[in-house]
Amino acid sequence: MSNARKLKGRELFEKIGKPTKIVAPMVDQSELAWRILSRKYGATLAYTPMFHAKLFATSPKYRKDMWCEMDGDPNFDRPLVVQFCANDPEYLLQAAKLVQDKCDAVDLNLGCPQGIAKKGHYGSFLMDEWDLVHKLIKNLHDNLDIPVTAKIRIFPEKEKSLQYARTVLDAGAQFLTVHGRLREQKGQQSGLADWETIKYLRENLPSDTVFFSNGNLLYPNDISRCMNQINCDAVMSAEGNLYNPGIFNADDCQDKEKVFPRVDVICREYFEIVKYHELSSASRTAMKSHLFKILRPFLPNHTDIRASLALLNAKSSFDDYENKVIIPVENVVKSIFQETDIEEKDTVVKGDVELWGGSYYTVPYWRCQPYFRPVNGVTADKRIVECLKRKAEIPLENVHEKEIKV
Ligand SMILES: Cc1cc2nc3c(=O)[nH]c(=O)nc-3n(C[C@H](O)[C@H](O)[C@H](O)COP(=O)(O)O)c2cc1C
Repeated sequence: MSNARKLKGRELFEKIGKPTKIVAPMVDQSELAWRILSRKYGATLAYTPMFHAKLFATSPKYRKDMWCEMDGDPNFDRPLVVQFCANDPEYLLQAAKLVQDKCDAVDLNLGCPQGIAKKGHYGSFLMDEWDLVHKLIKNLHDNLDIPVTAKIRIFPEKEKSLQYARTVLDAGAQFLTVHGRLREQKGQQSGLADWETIKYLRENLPSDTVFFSNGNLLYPNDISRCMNQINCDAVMSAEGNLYNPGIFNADDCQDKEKVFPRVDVICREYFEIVKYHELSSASRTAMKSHLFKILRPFLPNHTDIRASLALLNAKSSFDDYENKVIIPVENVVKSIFQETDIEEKDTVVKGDVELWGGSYYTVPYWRCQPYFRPVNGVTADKRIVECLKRKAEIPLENVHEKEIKV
């Protein structure tokens, strides 16, 4: 197909329904079953996990583990962007051609900061090789039937981040996702995403750029806060979505069943989706990890179920998952809801507006909710305050106690 007939970013964005809420690419976590569940709860676009382009192009076994004929099905898995990591333009093109009929665009991962990406020479480790980045994208832009897109991290310098984003767009990327963290911000050092730099890029790139913002979404109403602040076309969520698929239900912020759904309901719905899409071995493999995340607030209160889940693995039968985890969770929550004071207990309390512009919520442990990852032993809420303190150059001890409580 010639480039003249290929959809440009804005046309593609409109064709797929102008999605504003995107499930991020997540290795072993944004597979078919999870995308189906997330769409049910309000996601309007989803990315596959990152696939290794060379392995995808050359190893039938790898491909079978990652991708099945149900992936990208027009009836239940679109719109869909398939993401690859790569450092060789030809392997990337070969891999992309294998999926171009089953998705709406192919994305290049330029953000992965893990050791494996350093060793494999891909992801954020291409941030120092702009020529190669350009070639990888351009080759897809010139030779693939469908558009190419890219997901980047930022540099410490705003101006350099802007030049980098321009390189990516000049090469032919039709959507640009900006994850507002540096390459060094990973694991314990993740810290906060920098919305200011994301906004700077948005303001200084051509106004018709289809631009997605990624990072710092904890609650559904952070979505509108982010869209208003950055003026992006859409927001992308990874961890927020994993711990609470209800995060995308931003239009129903008043309905706690949608915004903070019950863990028993989500576990059952998700489990039935995995069972129904048995062909997807990626979905099967990811199930244990998803259940641990959905149940994160719940399991410390029911350690017997935690122990049972810990003993299961990808080869355990569906019956085992159902009898040892899904049904016991349902039974516990059912008995909680038979308590006489349940109405009082089952309330979600919104905290005051914090320094960072949003509020924390107190959510009962039987409902899905965000997880605040500790950084060097400090939880995210305190981290936010510390970060703001540094910016404002006022001593931490002056921070009011209420401001650092979840
Ligand atoms: C479990 C997990 C797997 C991830 N895998 C990928 C991936 O395959 N490709 C990618 O570009 N980013 C990946 N990321 C990064 C996310 O897409 C996202 O950029 C990052 O988590 C920041 O978003 P968040 O603040 O909403 O979590 C992953 C993140 C998580 C938590």
